[in-house]
Amino acid sequence: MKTDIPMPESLLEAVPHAALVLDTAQDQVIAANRLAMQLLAQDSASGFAFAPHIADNFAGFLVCLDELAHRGRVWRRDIPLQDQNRHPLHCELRGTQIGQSPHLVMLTLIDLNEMLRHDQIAEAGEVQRLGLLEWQRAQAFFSELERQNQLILNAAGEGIYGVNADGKTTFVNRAAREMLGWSAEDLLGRDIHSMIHHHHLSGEAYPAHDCPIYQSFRYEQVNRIEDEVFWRKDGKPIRVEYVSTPIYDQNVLAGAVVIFRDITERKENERKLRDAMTEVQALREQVEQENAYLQEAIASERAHHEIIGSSPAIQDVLSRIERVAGTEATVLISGEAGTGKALVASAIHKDSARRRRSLIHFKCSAVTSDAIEAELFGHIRGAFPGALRDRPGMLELAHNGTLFLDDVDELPLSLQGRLLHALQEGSVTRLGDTRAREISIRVIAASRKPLETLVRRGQFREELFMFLNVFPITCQALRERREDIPPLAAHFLTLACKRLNTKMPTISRHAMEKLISYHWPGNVRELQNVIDRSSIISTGGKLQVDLAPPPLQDTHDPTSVMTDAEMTSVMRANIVNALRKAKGKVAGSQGAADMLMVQPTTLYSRIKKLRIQPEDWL
Ligand SMILES: Nc1ncnc2c1ncn2[C@@H]1O[C@H](COP(=O)(O)OP(=O)(O)OP(=O)(O)O)[C@@H](O)[C@H]1O
Repeated sequence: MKTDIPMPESLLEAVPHAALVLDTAQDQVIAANRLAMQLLAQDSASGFAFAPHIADNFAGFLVCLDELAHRGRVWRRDIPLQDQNRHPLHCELRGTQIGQSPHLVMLTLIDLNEMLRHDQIAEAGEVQRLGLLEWQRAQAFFSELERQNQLILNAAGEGIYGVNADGKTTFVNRAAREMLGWSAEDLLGRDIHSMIHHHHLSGEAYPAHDCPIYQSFRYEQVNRIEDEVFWRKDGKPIRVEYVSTPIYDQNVLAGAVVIFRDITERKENERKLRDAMTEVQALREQVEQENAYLQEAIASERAHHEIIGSSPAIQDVLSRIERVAGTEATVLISGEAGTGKALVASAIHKDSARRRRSLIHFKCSAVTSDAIEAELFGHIRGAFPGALRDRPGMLELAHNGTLFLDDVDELPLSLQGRLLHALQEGSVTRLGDTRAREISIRVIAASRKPLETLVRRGQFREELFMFLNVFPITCQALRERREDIPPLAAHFLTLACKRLNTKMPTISRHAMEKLISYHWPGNVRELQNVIDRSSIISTGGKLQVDLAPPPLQDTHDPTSVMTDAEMTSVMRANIVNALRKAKGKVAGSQGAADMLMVQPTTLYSRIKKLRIQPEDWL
């Protein structure tokens, strides 16, 4: 049937999609463009039925035609189509009423698969276009970054450079150029790793994929490196520490900025310091060894001063030392001056677990009562006028060792409480300080006066006495253990001759008797002095005993109190002098009794009591 086509075929061809004109009453395609023929796999451009191309939902197609008749236009995607060979087509069906006839419609079949392909291509194109833009933007970003921060970048003391995501240098600041010796032209646009970071200091190659700077933008992490090298243009390495930070331009990774510092000098100083420390350590070890050696020497010197004597009193002292040394018990040694209290204290320390640390000998009588507190507790700078620097006290010095509180009876009453508190608490606070320092101290105290008596008189705090008197040891006066005099005399004579480098004289029986019968108010110390003096004056291979006490010093304190033994000694020396002047005559005119203005009988009994022999005044 010849139908009047309201649309020239050329127009149909111009439609960019598959298009055909359909007589819906006859189900006849009146005309189809080439794209429609291809899509539907039809050989001819007209005269074929359209219904076979509707794969399913024919009812839907009829509804669609109905809508078209009413509205003049329609589009649907829910009508599955197929080609001549029954291959399914995925199309959008668009219908347009043509002319006045209600049966003539133009159908446009838009291949949705092809549309999808177009979309993908379009998207890929967009991606590519955007990528190019991103790259351009990164470049612009770096330039902008550099331009905007030019002043800061060039003023910075640290070297700063930027790399883009390809590892190419985008800017280098002045400090970086100066440190590296490379110019901006040398570096810009070049692979910076291969120029300044190619090798480790050891000479080993540094592959770019290991480079923390590249990793910082590959893994988008900030990398801080403390010690690596950058290579200067002149081939010299500089040791650097650097931070490499990924940077973003509107959330897109643009590259990294590296801030580095030349630490060559610091490393050199560190090396020098390390060398110095090693040297100090070596010196310290040497000093320690020397100290150990000296300690050894002192110990062996002390060994010469070992406790001599075999009297029951000395045996008792020795056994008590042995029992108490290994404990931490506080020891109170009492005895007259020169009886060996310090020697006993030293022996206890030497045999104790604390022997490797110091025995601090603090003689309370040797320090004025004003100074004693600072001496014991130490002070901080400015604690009192004259306290120019911080100073530890004896308590601190004795930490982990032993504190020998000699002449503890001389400790001012006002200080006794504070000392006791520090010892009991095991902590000391320096004068003027608020910080308490822990101390671990073993205390050995010595007293010439019986502390019980002082406690009774209220001159010594009972609590301190109780604290000290855990393990008492008494050093007996020499006159009460005369059997110790010969071995002591021989011992001191050996020491004196060794010291004087002289031949040892013999001690005659007569000389020894003289020594034994003497009263020894100064005890062993006096015996030692007598032997020292005698060994100097002795001639002819025999010891000439000189018992004369050294003259009293002018500086002797007139207010000091003499012990009974000292009084006896002075009296004895006085009688010896009188006998010497009277050439041994006791009674009668010019006799010693006359000189002393006492009865001869009184003098005879004193001579006997004091065991004064003719040898003493001859
Ligand atoms: N048994 C002894 N064996 C060897 N030397 C002794 C003995 N006793 C005392 N000495 C020596 O006598 C001297 C005086 O002794 P030490 O200083 O120990 O007495 P002290 O009782 O502490 O005296 P002071 O109360 O005056 O301080 C020291 O040189 C000491 O070595």
